[in-house]
Amino acid sequence: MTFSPRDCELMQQALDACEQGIHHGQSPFGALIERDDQVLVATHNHVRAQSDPTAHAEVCAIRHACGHLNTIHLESATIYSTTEPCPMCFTAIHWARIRRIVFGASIADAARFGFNELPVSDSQLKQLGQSPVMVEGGCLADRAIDLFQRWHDRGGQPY
Ligand SMILES: Nc1nc2[nH]cnc2c(=O)[nH]1
Repeated sequence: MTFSPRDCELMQQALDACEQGIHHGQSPFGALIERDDQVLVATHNHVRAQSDPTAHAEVCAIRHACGHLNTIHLESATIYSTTEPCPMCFTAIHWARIRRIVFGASIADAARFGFNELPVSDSQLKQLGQSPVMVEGGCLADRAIDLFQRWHDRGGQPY
């Protein structure tokens, strides 16, 4: 799959948010939501910071964007996830009616670093649920995997 320069720029911002999270002792996941050429939010996983197993980067991004805009739907938005959204996050994306998912590393990559992932890909979920969301994977994946490695090398604990 090929990605536009804008996709790569926004994914890099999601990777920067991920890196900030790692710097603050969080797990190596970042997400950014864009709509109408505007970045609504760029954030990282807060599972450990908030002692909340559902505080994945994508869920945090959706909560922030919807809260800020006082809405429950983000119809024309794209979410950039440094790692493929897990089934919980895919479902949250569905509920938020986000139009498109762009991700970097895969769920299988996160599992290789010890995360207790359900081995179900977003394309499988899309097919199973007949979801209209567009799913495009592999954007700057090598950089996302690099961040997993750096997090691992500084003693990161998967969950
Ligand atoms: N995509 C994604 N996968 C995860 N697996 C564990 N935490 C996360 C997260 O925040 N985002």
